[in-house]
Amino acid sequence: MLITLEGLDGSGKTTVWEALQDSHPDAVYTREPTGSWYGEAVDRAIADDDADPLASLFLFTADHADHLSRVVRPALADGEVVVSDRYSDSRFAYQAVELADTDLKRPMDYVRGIHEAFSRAPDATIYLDVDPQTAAARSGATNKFEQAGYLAEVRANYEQLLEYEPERFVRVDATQPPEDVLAEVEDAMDRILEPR
Ligand SMILES: Nc1ncnc2c1ncn2[C@@H]1O[C@H](COP(=O)(O)OP(=O)(O)OP(=O)(O)O)[C@@H](O)[C@H]1O
Ligand SMILES: Cc1cn([C@H]2C[C@H](O)[C@@H](COP(=O)(O)O)O2)c(=O)[nH]c1=O
Repeated sequence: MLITLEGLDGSGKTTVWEALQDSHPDAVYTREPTGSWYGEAVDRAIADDDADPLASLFLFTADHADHLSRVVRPALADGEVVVSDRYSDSRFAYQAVELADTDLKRPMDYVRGIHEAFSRAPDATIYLDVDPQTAAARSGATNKFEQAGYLAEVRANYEQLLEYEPERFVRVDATQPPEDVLAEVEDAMDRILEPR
């Protein structure tokens, strides 16, 4: 079972992901970008305001391919529950905004199409929903993604993803106090992990 946490920068994914490690210690906890050298390349792309959008997409996607083969697929093959702080939806939502100024006609469809060929879709995704202003303030607005204007476009893309696959997503209001957000996420985890 693959469960992902998604949302804008500062929505509280990492806070929740860390708390879940206490309440669900048996799961495998992982994240994207990863700590591998592919992830380090991604960090450089994030820090570069002039990074080419298509080159960035492929760096993020290379990191995902390595994450899949090295961590996610082996854990799933062992019957583990995997909880990932960000996963493919982050690319669909964020890189589609970066690619909007290129010649690509439908950037999000393009990014989803690349993943279809090789990726493993999440079984469930907990979406921490927060407005772009709160997200930018919480994240510190330290890079090109953590800006309210950019995050407004990212949020619109997440909304589209929720519309495409309402059965996969669980929306949680992440403007609530951390303990209330966590309680809702715990409830969602219990429902997701309930024997079918
Ligand atoms: N529900 C909440 N209410 C208020 N502040 C919160 C809440 N959840 C997290 N925070 C705070 O917001 C900041 C960002 O939280 P966190 O790192 O968990 O977000 P994130 O979604 O993982 O961000 P990023 O994607 O940028 O890594 C932290 O200072 C954290 O303590
Ligand atoms: C996986 C992934 C991430 N991003 C963006 C989102 C954040 O601004 C940064 C780093 O993520 P973190 O959770 O703050 O550590 O990268 C992205 O644009 N595309 C992706 O696929």
